[in-house]
Amino acid sequence: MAAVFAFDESEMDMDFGRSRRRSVSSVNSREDIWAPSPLMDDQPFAASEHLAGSYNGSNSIPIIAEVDEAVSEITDGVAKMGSYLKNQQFMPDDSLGTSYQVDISSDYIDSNLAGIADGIKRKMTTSDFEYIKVLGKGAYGKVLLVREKATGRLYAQKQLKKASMMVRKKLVEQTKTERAILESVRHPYIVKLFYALQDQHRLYLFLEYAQGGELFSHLASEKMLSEPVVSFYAAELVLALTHLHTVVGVVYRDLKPENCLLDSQGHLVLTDFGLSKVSSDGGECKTFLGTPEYMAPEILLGKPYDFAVDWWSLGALCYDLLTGTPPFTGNNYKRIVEKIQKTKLVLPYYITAEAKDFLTRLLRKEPKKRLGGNIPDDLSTIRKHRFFRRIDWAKLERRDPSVVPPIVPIITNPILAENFSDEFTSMALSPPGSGLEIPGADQNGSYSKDDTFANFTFTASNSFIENAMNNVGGY
Ligand SMILES: Nc1ncnc2c1ncn2[C@@H]1O[C@H](COP(=O)(O)OP(=O)(O)OP(=O)(O)O)[C@@H](O)[C@H]1O
Repeated sequence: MAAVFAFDESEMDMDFGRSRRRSVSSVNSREDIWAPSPLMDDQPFAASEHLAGSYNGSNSIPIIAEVDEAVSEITDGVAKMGSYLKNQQFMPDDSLGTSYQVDISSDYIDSNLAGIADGIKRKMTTSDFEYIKVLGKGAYGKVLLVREKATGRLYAQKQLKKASMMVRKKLVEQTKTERAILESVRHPYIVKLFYALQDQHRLYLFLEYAQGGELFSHLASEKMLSEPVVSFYAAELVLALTHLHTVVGVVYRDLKPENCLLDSQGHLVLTDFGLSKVSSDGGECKTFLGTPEYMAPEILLGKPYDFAVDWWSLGALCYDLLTGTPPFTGNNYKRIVEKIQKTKLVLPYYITAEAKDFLTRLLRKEPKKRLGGNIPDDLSTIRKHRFFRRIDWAKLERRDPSVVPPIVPIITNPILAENFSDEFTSMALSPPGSGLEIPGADQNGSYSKDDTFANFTFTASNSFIENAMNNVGGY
């Protein structure tokens, strides 16, 4: 095995009964994961990241982001949405090519000046936070539960190693783009970014702490979920995806149970916008860590794709939640890909006619025939589907307190992180050098002279953080 991934073997998949699935973009090249197939010959590998988009809206934060070459062939669907965005003046300026730019609006504080609302101007640094527990691990680093010393507020701090990212230049741009997407997205069912800091070795994203843990864990312990439960989380995902597609202009592309967290009340929090999804590009990797189980056939075929891929993934995710397994499985990547491309969908007898119809429409191999393949037209059809007959969309959309989620996490004390795997929460926060050190070398906030990560730093306004912490909007 000649693995050249930018993370340790020890950081790879762990066994939770259901094993976690890494995204396909964790793979170095198409050859790493595909045995030759006549169907796939000469097809470009399109496991690229999200289409760049822009967001404007009331907070006026346009993002001009790089569109990965591998998905530069934008299909009809995106073009259609593009014109929609253009009409709304949301369209990025294509002429800027690979540049990256975020305009900070009045809702955000320029640079990393925290406490400005209180008249105190100072730089936030990692030493403003204390480390409490490890919550989990991703491809490029760890996620820690941290507490802001001055306020006692809790955050999930995602750490990304700069060295891992520097191995591949494109990854740096992508990381910045992803950070910008997180910064601009404001939606009740999408994770919120509060701070982005850096020191010499790492980037740090301070995210909303999803106290309820992973939907993945609930699925793993229950094996499968009932239709009302699945339709509830699917509805919140419909709202999140609709926002990403129609307001932000982003194809999420990586929908799977592992990326669906729950907040303290049990509402869904869509997380992981691909920051830790791409491997270093050493070119020698023969190890496949990802799995395509939720990926649309057009992505796996290397075809240009659009927002419809997310609706396929929603279908695959709902199928998984309802039955305990994704719709197309196999012992290896090639087998799964073949099944996704060629095998007819088989629906178990015990799911309702409404669920069967919903899944069949989402899991159509031809994107144009897929429910969600024609947005924005399909969005109302999705909402009106009988699978969602119990959903009050207006209430769900405004996160009405009368809507009680079907899984209410048990939380006796948020700092105990009871809804996270012991595997992580019992880990000691080790001394420097052990790989899990508390950042200390650069606590004064000084960065390396290299300006690769210039403009990464970000601080949300105090009012936004406060509202979000109290669940009183700010979207
Ligand atoms: N905002 C958050 N709140 C609480 N826990 C989180 C949060 N974000 C991530 N985690 C925890 O940390 C784990 C790692 O998250 P991360 O987003 O880095 O990567 P991943 O999606 O699990 O892995 P990969 O990116 O390699 O697929 C998650 O599975 C989750 O348990």
